[in-house]
Amino acid sequence: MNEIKIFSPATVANVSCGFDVLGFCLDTVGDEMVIKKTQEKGIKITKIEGFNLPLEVKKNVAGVAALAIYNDAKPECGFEIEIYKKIKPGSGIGSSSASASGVVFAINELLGKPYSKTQLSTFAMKGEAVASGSEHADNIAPGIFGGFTLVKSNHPLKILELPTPTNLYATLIHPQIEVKTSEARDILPKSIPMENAITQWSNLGSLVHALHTNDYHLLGDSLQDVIVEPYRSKLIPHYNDVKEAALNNGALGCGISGSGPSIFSLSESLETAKKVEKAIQEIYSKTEIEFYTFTSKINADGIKIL
Ligand SMILES: Nc1ncnc2c1ncn2[C@@H]1O[C@H](COP(=O)(O)OP(=O)(O)O)[C@@H](O)[C@H]1O
Ligand SMILES: N[C@@H](CCOP(=O)(O)O)C(=O)O
Repeated sequence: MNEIKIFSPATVANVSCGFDVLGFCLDTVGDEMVIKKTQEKGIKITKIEGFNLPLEVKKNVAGVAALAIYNDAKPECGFEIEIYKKIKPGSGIGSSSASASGVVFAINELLGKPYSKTQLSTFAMKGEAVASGSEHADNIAPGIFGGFTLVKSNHPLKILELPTPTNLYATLIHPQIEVKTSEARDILPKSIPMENAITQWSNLGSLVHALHTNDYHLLGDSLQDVIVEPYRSKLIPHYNDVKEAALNNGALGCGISGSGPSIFSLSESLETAKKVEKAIQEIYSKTEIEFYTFTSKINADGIKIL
């Protein structure tokens, strides 16, 4: 195989109480990428459609991730990358991660799959650092592994695959403003009150237990964030109104998707998810802010070959 086309899905990181460790994969929105083997060695980005992103390899998340796997594998070929971007950069649904994860997945396929999913994640994290200034795996892991994942440790990287809730629906609203992950990280406190830490890890543990016991109401009750949300919600217009509308219309829980500005909610039926989607749309419809919404099941498979 000398060429491959893939779908690299959007992802929701943090999931309220799991800053930098929890994440889940979506299936409705994602980027497409085409990776081709070349006789000429090295990495080239030959086409980017959708959003204005750098073609320069070392300035593009996909290019840096591709260089990471390429320099480790030292193949007798090179690779050309085409990115057909659907996930708006700075969206909070893993735009940078979709590029980084997708390209390492594709190169691994073209090399005959010599690397594990964990090894691929370490290469992709190098790309994430271009976007956010740090090598976090909470978007990358669900993209590469699929489903719900928890990053147990970064050094060495250890990713836990949590049970994937098959009958939950994620509804997202993306106000069309950009919140760069790097900026949304800079505003966070360097230390936190012990009381808040206890509440946060209590919710994280409860959420993991809820996934293992299919207790979706406990899962919803665990979607609380007393550490990051108080700072980042200020970057998202009408955040509290959207959250209230989602919960009042039957959502199990609601929170900031990744570093924002996207907001996610989880519902246990498509009917409820659509009711939530309608209610949160009405919040922004009363403003000048452009937005889009979508509902997605949790994608158990992650990146797909097209
Ligand atoms: N291939 C790429 N895909 C997405 N963003 C990229 C890419 N290459 C570089 N970037 C930069 O990374 C930032 C987007 O990453 P990030 O802020 O994490 O957005 P998101 O929250 O959607 O992941 C933007 O500044 C964008 O210019
Ligand atoms: N843990 C990261 C997650 C960033 O997610 P993204 O979808 O906004 O890239 C953070 O919160 O900084």
